[in-house]
Amino acid sequence: MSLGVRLEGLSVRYGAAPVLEHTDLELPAGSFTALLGPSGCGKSTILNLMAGFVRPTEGRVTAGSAPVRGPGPERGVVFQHYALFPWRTARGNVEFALKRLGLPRAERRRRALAALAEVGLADGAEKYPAQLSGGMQQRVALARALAAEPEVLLMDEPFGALDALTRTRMQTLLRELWQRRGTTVLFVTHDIDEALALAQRVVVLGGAPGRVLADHGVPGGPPDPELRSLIARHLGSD
Ligand SMILES: Nc1ncnc2c1ncn2[C@@H]1O[C@H](COP(=O)(O)OP(=O)(O)OP(=O)(O)O)[C@@H](O)[C@H]1O
Repeated sequence: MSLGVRLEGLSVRYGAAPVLEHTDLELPAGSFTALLGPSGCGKSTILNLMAGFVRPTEGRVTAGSAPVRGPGPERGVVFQHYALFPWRTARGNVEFALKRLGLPRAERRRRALAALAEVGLADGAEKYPAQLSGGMQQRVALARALAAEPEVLLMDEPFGALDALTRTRMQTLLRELWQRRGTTVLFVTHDIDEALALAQRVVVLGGAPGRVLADHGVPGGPPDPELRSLIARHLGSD
C-alpha cells in the first residue's frame, strides 16, 4: 500500500528569514524520489513537513486526501542518526516503536521479528545497539520504520554515516524493499550518484529561500552521464 504526498504553496520561516517560499512538490503514490541540494537549502525541512514534525507558515501538506497535522504511523521516518535506545535489543527497539499503534504484545513481537528478517537482521534480533555495526544499526532503524507498515517512507540522508561498501549494500536493500512493498519513498541525499542509483526521479532544491530548481525522471538501466552532468550543473558542482 502506498499514499501520495503533496506540498502546495508551502512557505516556512524559522524566525524572520524564509527557508521555503511558495514551494510545490508532489510525490505520487508508490514513487521513489530523491531530493538533492546544497546544505541549508531546506531539504530536511521538506521532509519534516511531510513527516508532520514542522508546520508550514503558509500552504498545505496532504497525505492521500488527508491534511497532515502531525506525525502518523502511515508515514515512517529514517534519519542519518539511528537514535536507538542503547538499553533495548534490536527487537526491543522495534517493538517499542510499535507501542503507539496499540498492538498486542504478541503482534508487536511478530512484526518486529518479521521486519528485522526483512532487513537481513534475523540473527541480530537479541543484540544491543553497541554490539551492532553502524550498518546493522541503520538496518534496525529501517526495520523500526517498516514494522509499522508505513505507506510513505521519509529518509533523511539515511546512509550518510556509513562506509562505501555498507552504503552500497543498504542501497540495494532499500531498492528491493521498495520494489516489493511499493511504498512511496522520499530520499534526501547530498550524493548525486546515490540519488541516480536509487530513485525514479531526482528533484534538485536550491536557493535561499529554497525552491525546486530541477525535476528529472531517471531512466532505468545503466547510468546516464548526460543526466548526471545536467544535475551537477543545477547543483553548481559541475
Ligand atoms: N528548527 C529550526 N530553527 C531555526 N532554523 C532552522 C531550523 N531548522 C532548520 N533551520 C534553518 O533552515 C535552513 C534549512 O535547513 P534544512 O535543515 O531544511 O536544510 P538542508 O537542506 O536539509 O541542509 P543539510 O543538507 O545541511 O541537512 C537552514 O538555514 C537551517 O539553519
